[in-house]
Amino acid sequence: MTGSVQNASDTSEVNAVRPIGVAVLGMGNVGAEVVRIITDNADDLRARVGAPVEIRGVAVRDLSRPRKIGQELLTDDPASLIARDDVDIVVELMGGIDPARALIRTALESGKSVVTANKALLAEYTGELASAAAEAKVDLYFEAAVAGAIPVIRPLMQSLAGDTVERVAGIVNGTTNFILSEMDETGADYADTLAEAGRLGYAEADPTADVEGYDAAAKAAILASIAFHSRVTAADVHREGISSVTAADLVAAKKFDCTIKLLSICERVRDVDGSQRVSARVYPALIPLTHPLATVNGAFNAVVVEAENAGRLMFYGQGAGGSPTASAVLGDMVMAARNRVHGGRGPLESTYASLPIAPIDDVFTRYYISMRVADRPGVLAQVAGEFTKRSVSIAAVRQEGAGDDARLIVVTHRAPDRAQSDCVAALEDMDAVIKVSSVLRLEGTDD
Ligand SMILES: NC(=O)c1ccc[n+]([C@@H]2O[C@H](COP(=O)([O-])OP(=O)(O)OC[C@H]3O[C@@H](n4cnc5c(N)ncnc54)[C@H](O)[C@@H]3O)[C@@H](O)[C@H]2O)c1
Ligand SMILES: N[C@@H](CCO)C(=O)O
Ligand code: NA
Repeated sequence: MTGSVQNASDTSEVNAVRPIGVAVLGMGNVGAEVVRIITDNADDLRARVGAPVEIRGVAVRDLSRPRKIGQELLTDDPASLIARDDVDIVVELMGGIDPARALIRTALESGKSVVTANKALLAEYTGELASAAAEAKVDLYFEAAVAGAIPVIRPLMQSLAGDTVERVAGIVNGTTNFILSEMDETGADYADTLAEAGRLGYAEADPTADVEGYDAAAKAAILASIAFHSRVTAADVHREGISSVTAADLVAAKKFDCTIKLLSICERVRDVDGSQRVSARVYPALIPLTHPLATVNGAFNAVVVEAENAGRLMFYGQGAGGSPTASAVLGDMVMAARNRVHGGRGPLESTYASLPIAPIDDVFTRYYISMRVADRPGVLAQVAGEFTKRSVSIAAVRQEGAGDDARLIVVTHRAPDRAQSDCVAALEDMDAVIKVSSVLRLEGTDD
């Protein structure tokens, strides 16, 4: 036989190889698809791995529910399943911190490789889990945890391992992108669009993690850790959700040739003294309609990576959903299985740079501020004065309406976020400003 991948029908050699045993924990949206693909694609997987891939068991909560897998493979005892000698790879798809954390640790410590899509867990405990994997010389893979099917973890960890990543910015939450796209397209308000997202199955029963930016922040922590070889956890990520974005904000954004997206931004901050820090932040921001992320609509995700030598790279596709996420899980599972058959290991966690976190106050941002003001001479000068005092330069001012409905919209140039938020606080205290109705950042511009 020539070549490293055998023909699926040429099984004489691989039959002699010990099968790779897989335990799947959780059979929900993603787990059910993973089980389906392993079952349907058994011949191809065997040829690609170099050994048969066999499901040893699937841990579920409710044994009585009908499932598309033999009842004999189901168990409600995940700990006993992963302890089996014939399990080589544990695929964790139950989500949440407990008991997933302990089960994954135990699996790694007993020499099993682990594949997980659990971003909430990884954003807190990658350090602990990666150490356990390194100690036991096994693999810990998690491509599905960020942007579902879209390859972003592996490109950052492997393809760009020789480059210097400056920035990773993207739309990594499908639910919120669907909501903002719908609001933009239909003019509907936030509450109605959220309800629609629930009806279509995008938003969860409790949509807090999505709409308040926790999910996007967990993904930002994972991306920033890898991109900047530093440990970044969810608590290090500045987070603002989309629940205060209004239909009027989207209409106003259009007047500036912009749209609004919930962005996860991971940036290498280069300070004037030559030192470096990491900024990881999530917030809804205006971006120009000409920016590549502006065209990412519906439940789609996209990630733009900027690296010193590679330049700008963009990754786009389905960031959520059972089969797209299962595709990424399967990719990881095949890698882990190949390593068990042929030897070798995936890359270890790399945190050698240990860059400190730059608080949001220090990060240079641009602001878009919309306010209702008294319609009388001198107000514009007074408002502008608050920006001048704090060395924040104004890029554009637009006045709309008149009388009781007089509104000012100010867009600033780049300045430390603290100076920008101090300007907003000062505007809120001004007699001439009736109400600061909207404050958003502006991203994706060069100035
Ligand atoms: N659905 C997506 O689009 C998507 C995308 C990327 C990552 N993820 C991640 O993948 C994981 C799974 O997501 P999902 O959408 O399939 O969730 P889900 O809620 O549909 O499935 C989880 C399943 O695990 C089961 N489970 C939970 N605790 C268990 C336990 N102790 N023992 C046995 N079974 C248990 C639940 O009963 C449920 O059926 C999560 O970590 C999620 O964040 C999901
Ligand atoms: N709730 C997440 C699932 C994918 O991680 C989303 O809407 O993107
Ligand atoms: Na991915």
